Amino acid sequence: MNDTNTTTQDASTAPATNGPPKMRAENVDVFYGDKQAIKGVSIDIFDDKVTAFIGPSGCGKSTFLRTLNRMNDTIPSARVTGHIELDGEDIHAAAMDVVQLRARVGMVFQKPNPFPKSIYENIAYGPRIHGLTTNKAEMDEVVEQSLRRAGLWDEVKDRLEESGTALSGGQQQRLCIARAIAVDPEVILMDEPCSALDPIATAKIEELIHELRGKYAIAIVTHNMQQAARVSQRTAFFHLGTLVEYGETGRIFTNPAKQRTQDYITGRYG
Ligand SMILES: Nc1ncnc2c1ncn2[C@@H]1O[C@H](COP(=O)(O)OP(=O)(O)OP(=O)(O)O)[C@@H](O)[C@H]1O
Repeated sequence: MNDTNTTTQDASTAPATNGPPKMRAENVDVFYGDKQAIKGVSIDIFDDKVTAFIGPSGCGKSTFLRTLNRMNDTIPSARVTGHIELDGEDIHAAAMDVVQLRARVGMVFQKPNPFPKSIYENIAYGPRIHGLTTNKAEMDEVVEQSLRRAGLWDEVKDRLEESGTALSGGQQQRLCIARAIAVDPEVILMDEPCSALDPIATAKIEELIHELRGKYAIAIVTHNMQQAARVSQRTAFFHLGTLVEYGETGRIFTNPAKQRTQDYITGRYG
């Protein structure tokens, strides 16, 4: 085992064996003012995999996740350099419409954040502003399908006009996942989606992540190593703003190549 500052990545991340990556980040740095939070991170995200970002508090997992749909653009002090592609397209290109990008690369946050509107409207809002439907019947179909995919339909089908904020925390988080799904995304980013939920609601979200795998590329930030081991096929370990090691989840947890990964997964820090 070594602990050099280069990232260890499994050979299987190479495009030749897995097809082209859905997203590719190359040499990404993020600064908040003068402070550098992400240092030279390169990573490929694949269509048919759930990728977990793990690492101790403050190592930059959320900051890096937010680079993938340019959410850091909303933070005035944040500056991102490097190259990020979605299906080979530069997400920072002048021609890239950022509203469109955030529909293609949807996001679910730590705290469920439904709009203070009806359950129906929470889902219908995105498809409406993106012009994805032309009439009420089509919109009804999108709302139903999105709620079904998020495993919420049976619980809410008789109260679609009630406020989204009246649902339980776990239901609200599934509503937020349904909202992301409604605009037909290609990638879903999840930033500690279970940290505000109880174990039963957490289990439901984990089950849902399994069901969504293959339909969307998913990247999830989690503090919880058991969760990373349960839901992901690939794991990226971050430390102090760098990507230390990235590879197949089973290997990262049983046979890490780097001493720092070993120390983290055995609970020596974090
Ligand atoms: N909006 C911001 N302005 C300034 N600094 C920030 C901002 N957001 C994050 N940081 C800093 O960037 C570094 C990385 O933070 P980030 O939240 O990405 O880490 P994290 O690994 O997701 O942490 P946690 O697991 O605690 O959520 C930290 O030092 C943090 O204080």
